[in-house]
Amino acid sequence: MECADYLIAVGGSTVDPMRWLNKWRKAMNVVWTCHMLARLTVPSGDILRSTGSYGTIKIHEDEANADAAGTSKNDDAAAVEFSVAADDEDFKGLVKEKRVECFRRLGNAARIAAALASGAETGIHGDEGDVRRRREAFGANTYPGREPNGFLRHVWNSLSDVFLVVLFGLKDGWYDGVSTFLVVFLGAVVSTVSKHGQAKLFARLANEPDDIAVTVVRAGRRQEVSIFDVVVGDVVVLKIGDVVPADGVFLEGHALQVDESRMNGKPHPVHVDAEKSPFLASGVKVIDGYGRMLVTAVGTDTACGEMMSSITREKTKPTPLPERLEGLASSIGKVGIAVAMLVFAVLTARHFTGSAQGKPLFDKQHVTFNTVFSACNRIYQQVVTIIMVVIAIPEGLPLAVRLTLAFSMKRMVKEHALVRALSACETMGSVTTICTDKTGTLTLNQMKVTEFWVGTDRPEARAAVNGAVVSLLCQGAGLNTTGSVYKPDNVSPPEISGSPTEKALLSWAVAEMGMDADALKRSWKVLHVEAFNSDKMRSGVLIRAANATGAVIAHWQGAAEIVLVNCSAYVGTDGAAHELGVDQRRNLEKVISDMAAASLRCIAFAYKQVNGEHSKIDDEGLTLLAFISLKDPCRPEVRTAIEACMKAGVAVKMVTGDNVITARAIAKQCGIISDNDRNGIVIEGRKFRAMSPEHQLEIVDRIRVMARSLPRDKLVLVQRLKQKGHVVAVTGDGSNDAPALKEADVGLSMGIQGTEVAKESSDIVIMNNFDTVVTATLWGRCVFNNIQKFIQFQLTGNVAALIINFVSALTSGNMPLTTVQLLWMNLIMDTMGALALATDRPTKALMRRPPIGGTAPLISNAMWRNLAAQAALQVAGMLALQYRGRDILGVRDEKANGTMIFNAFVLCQVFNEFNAREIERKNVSPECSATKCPWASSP
Ligand SMILES: Nc1ncnc2c1ncn2[C@@H]1O[C@H](COP(=O)(O)OP(=O)(O)OP(=O)(O)O)[C@@H](O)[C@H]1O
Ligand SMILES: [Ca+2]
Repeated sequence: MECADYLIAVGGSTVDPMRWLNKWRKAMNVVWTCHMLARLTVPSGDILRSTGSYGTIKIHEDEANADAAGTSKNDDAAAVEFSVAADDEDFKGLVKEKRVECFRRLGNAARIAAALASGAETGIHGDEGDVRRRREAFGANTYPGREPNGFLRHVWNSLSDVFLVVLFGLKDGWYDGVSTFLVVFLGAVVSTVSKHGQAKLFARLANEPDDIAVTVVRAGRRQEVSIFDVVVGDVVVLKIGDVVPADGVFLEGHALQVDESRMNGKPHPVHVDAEKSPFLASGVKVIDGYGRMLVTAVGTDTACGEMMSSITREKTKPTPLPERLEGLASSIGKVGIAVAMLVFAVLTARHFTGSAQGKPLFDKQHVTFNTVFSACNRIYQQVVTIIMVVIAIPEGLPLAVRLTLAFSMKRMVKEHALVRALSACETMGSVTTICTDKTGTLTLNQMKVTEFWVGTDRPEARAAVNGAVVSLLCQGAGLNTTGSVYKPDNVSPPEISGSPTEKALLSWAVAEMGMDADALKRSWKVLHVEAFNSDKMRSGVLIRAANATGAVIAHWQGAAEIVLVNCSAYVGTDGAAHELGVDQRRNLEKVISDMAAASLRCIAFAYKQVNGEHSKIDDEGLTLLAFISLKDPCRPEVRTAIEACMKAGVAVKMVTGDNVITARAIAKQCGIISDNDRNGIVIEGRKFRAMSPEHQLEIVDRIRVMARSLPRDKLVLVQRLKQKGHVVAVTGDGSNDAPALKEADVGLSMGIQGTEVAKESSDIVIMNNFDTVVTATLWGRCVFNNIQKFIQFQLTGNVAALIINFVSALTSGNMPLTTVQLLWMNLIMDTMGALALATDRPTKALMRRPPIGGTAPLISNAMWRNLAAQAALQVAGMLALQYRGRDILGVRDEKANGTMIFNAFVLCQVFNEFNAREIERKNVSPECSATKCPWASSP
């Protein structure tokens, strides 16, 4: 509205309806300013941070299926009788409340199993009807989840903004009001739909990693079922790294220890046994030993279920981007206030000195309240316009960040990277170092026995080895293990389960050594077990013969050089024991290192005849039985993926529990070390551990491979790297990787073969292969890049608008771009513009430049350059139209000229958007975008 009309309106007759309109207008200005000022003081990061809170637990379809199946319930209802009433409160709280008296009353775990129509050895029958009846009686192993915010809620959130803006728009009449409403409505729709879509996406993602495979025994056979299919009465097999899937009691096992810290905060591991503490609560982690448990409660009846249905599992790692955007927003705000104050001062001075538009705004002879007031109001309006232009920049950022994060996350999921923590999408882009373990991540974790050595001989077949040695080997392989061999009948091949290493050893023992697992179990009783873990790198067992001799033997198996240290003798193929002198030891070490150099993993078997039963498994003065080498091929895609990482300036380090020679051989195969890398070092965990923290810091950058590392070494390595300012990603699959995965900026676990503990400690679960780590990096970089594009786009447009209005306000007292026009433009920029830039795909160039790290400025030099050049051009153009519009276009009308300027300015923003797509390059047509395996073909 023109200044002259305004003055007439304010100074006109007392009954003029315009007066009312003016009052209305003033009120709205106040409301709007307050709204904007509130925005200024509330950092936009708060809005950003709250975007990920949708972690919930899934309601499994089975519940619905169970209901549907309820009609046929009566057909075979009599098939299983439970002697425990399903609604027995005492029984329900057995594990949850650790009811020892109830446990005693019911007898022992085996009696409870019988009451639940299950068996300690054979488990439940497990056919469809059986499982269904159990689910009907005791419930399913699912938790109701918290629904994400509904659609209407998002609509309401967006509407509060719309409301204010529309009211402000109405001041210039219905025409402007309606058009403003349309724009705002459009903006609200885009924002609502995107928010709702993301909420649904996050909810789905938060649920997906919950589906865990659990090993149960049903009808005597070990099998894997989904955690949601576990029912009361199931016998669950537990080993290191597993998470207890439901509440239950201990059936049998050895040295079983669990970590209950997640449930009750107790930091110490808890020993589980049949007498003193037989209870296993769902959600606790197995940290040592192995065993079997009987499930007594599932789903919401469990301790964990109760907790789960009341809380969300959101991971609240602070993310760097929103924090930095907050910084940007507040600096922009400061600039805005400074400019606004300057405008205020200059305009006030002009009005009082009377130089505005050649005539004084208020006549000194006729100073009335109205004239003063209208002058003030005008100054105020212009100041508000300035502030608005400035504030509009950070206003658009939250939506842009949300959009681009959700977009990248969706793409990552499509490329088989399940994102568990939203922040990981973004952090992945700044990663400077990746620490990866070897087995299962770089290699396939499909082990196969390739060599078999007895002493320094390599026998061709079993026949060439003395029978006593063979039977000792079978004892070691078959009893010193958490795996099992199940023979359905005499014709079909045995089903072998266990960790990949154990599976390979058991298959080999059955096929090559003629091991009969059932006969072994009958003729030997296991007295003590020391289960394998990554700290000790070996496992031991103490067994006693069931026959009259009652012989007691200790068996050890594990990393070859570690077992060899405790040996004082070795057997030859003829079965005779030889003393292990210095020379012989050297020869045996040579056998190990030769195998390792061929990138094989070497396992040693040793035993000792023991006199009488001991409470500990003797591990001194062992006799070496054999070496067995396992081949674990490299994943085929690893080499190109690692090359791509290096090209992208991301260092890759291998940290493994394996032998240093094997590790070096595999690292060479994967391209982690090369012949011309003079700077890199291969170090053993033992040496690294012995160094002072300062020394560790000194060499940490040069480490390429760390072998024979303990879980703690992996953790310390990550800590040191972080201290050096690296942004560290860790990839791993085993429970030995869990501490490092947690410590890392981004933890990536291998989905298919990884342990539950590893998955739980990670931010991203890789569902296929190592390639995906590179893809995740690419999409992570894309997030930052797209935000930068959006910032450049927004800043350019708004800085130009600011300068145009500022200059003309100072020179002529007029602002060519009005508040409503700018509002329009910013709404389009914030929604449509943001949508376009936020969903821009990454280009190959992203993987050819070094990582940005966590420290690079949000606005790069290239962005300043683009901004300055473009804004200068726009300002020059608009000011030319403003002052020379009549000459250039022949427009006579002042108002028409204003519209021309606005149109021209909008057109400039279209070019601005295109320019923003390529920040670094001068050619704005984007390079071909990278979608699938972009690194494979990059020059
Ligand atoms: N079940 C097992 N029984 C006996 N020894 C084993 C068993 N599994 C692994 N080992 C030995 O212990 C060593 C360490 O194993 P660990 O699981 O800690 O690491 P890894 O799987 O070899 O390596 P990474 O850390 O790269 O996954 C192995 O190199 C192997 O020699
Ligand atoms: Ca591993």
